[in-house]
Amino acid sequence: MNPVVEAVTARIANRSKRRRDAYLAFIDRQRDAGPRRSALSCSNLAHAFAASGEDKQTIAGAHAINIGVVTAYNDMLSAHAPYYRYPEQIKIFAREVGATAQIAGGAPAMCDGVTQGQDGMELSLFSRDTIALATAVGLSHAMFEGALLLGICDKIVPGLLIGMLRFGHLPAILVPAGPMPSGLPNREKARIRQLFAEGKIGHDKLLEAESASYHAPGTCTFYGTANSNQMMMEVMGLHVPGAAFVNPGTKLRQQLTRAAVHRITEIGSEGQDYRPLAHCIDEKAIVNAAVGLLATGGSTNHTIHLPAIARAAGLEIDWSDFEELGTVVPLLARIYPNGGGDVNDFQAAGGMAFVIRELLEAGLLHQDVLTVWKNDLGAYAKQPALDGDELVWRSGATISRDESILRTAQAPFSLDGGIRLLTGNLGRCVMKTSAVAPERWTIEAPARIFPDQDDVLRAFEAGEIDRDMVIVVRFQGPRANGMPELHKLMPPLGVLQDRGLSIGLVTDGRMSGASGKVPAAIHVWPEAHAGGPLARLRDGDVVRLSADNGVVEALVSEKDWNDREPALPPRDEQGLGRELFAMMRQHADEAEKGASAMLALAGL
Ligand SMILES: O=C(O)[C@H](O)[C@@H](O)[C@H](O)[C@H](O)COP(=O)(O)O
Ligand code: SF4
Repeated sequence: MNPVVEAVTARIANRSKRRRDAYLAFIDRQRDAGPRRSALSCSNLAHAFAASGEDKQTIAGAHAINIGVVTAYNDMLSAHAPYYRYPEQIKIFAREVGATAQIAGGAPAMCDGVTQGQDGMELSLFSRDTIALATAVGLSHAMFEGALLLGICDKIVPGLLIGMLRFGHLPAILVPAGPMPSGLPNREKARIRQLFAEGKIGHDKLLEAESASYHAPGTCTFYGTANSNQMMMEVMGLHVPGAAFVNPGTKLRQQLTRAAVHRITEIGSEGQDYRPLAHCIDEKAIVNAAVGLLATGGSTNHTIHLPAIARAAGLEIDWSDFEELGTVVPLLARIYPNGGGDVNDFQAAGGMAFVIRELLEAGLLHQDVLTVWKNDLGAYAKQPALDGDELVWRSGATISRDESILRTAQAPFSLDGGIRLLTGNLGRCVMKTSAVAPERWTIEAPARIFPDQDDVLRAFEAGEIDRDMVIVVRFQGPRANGMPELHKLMPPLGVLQDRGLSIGLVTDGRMSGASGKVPAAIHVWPEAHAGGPLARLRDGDVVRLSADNGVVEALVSEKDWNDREPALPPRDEQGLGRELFAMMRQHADEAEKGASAMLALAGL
């Protein structure tokens, strides 16, 4: 085992000991004496199975596991559209092994692609905690001895896990649906976007390209937060092995779903192989998730979500842990925006089986984690396939089938992972380096301050930012406006960068997992709205952001700095339901802890 991975794991375990012990004691109490189906009254039970038809007797008899399904189905998200028929399939697969399944509840799912650049994006981060709350509402019926979680996209998997961890005495398996087939290549999409940003093509041509890229049911094929979720579920052992990137509507996909249904019936507290989620997600699984993120150039959003997931399990991970792991975890995968290929190309090149085998052999992943499958993480270094109708697992590719996408730990794309911690007089933040050319890892230029991304786009169109510059977009933190992604800035800032300008971005907001090539210091905290230093910054201040040296600073004298009055926050926006989320804004804690009012007020 790599000594740095060991040390970070031990540090997390030590830092978390009091909280983790309290969590595990809570879980034992829930298992031994918590609410359960057998403690429900006759009327509770009658209500619970009134509509269960052929399953009524089995549920009433309580001799077999009743599986609670929490589904985030909607057909707004291409990624979640395939879940439409999953409930009926899951019930059938459950009956095959004498069990039953009920839809415990639904969870909302926002498509960040639909809200990107729109006001609705201000609800995106808080939708994660809303999903956690919805998960708890569904499972609070106390009718279930195990759970299947149907969710794929950005905030949905983190939200489902956070909610499920509060029922961590139960086993749970994440059930993905897979990526859409590849359409217009992502780089061609990005090129056409930049042409539109430069006014060289019209709206019709742009819409044609976008529709050719996002064209079918299934997860979008760039390596953003949704596909980073799938990667994390594999390295945490929370999927049926290899389920992450098998396309929807295939026989293999259906057999993987069937395997998840059958498996959940085997790992409950009544079975011989009890694998409660609380024991699956320990410090080793959390470190595995961070290692997987660094090794694949995953979404920066997980520097916010993974701390929140960890907290729900009594664990504390911070950005210094990511930073230190990053010094020994090599970059093994280049998937758009970090490279040219997409997740379908990644899967064809060897996929997660290849990555996990490489990282296990390099001693960078903990193999001895309690997975939801039949043994340890070694099972996830194999790729699922069909032998006739039977699901089998074959050893993954021993060499990459495409070295432009996948490389070995001995000959990686870069020796360290793609996420850096930056600190300085502007606060603490992260920068994703895997999609940024190394010569652009340090930017030092005069700042131009904006209160939101639309003003940046207007300044770009007016030709006001056509020079070396650090764009600062502040009052974008969780307490300001829900910490939206500012991904719409990528095409114009990419145009300026391609003109040879030195361009950087500093914000207390987020970027999309699909954001790429412009150096961006993001998630800055303390945020401007909470009196953070960004509020003191002025147009023209020289700002330095450097992934090389790990700094984000304003080159302003301490006296000048301290003499300044902080800028006032823009007013709270109403509409699109944003006013309903005031409670989350008012109590959200910092990005490095997960930006969660729900967890903060729960004392987690
Ligand atoms: O974190 C993410 O991965 C993003 O939120 C992603 O889910 C979102 O959909 C992007 O906006 C897609 O990229 P485009 O907006 O470039 O299509
Ligand atoms: S990956 Fe992003 S854009 Fe695609 S369906 Fe999921 S949330 Fe929407």
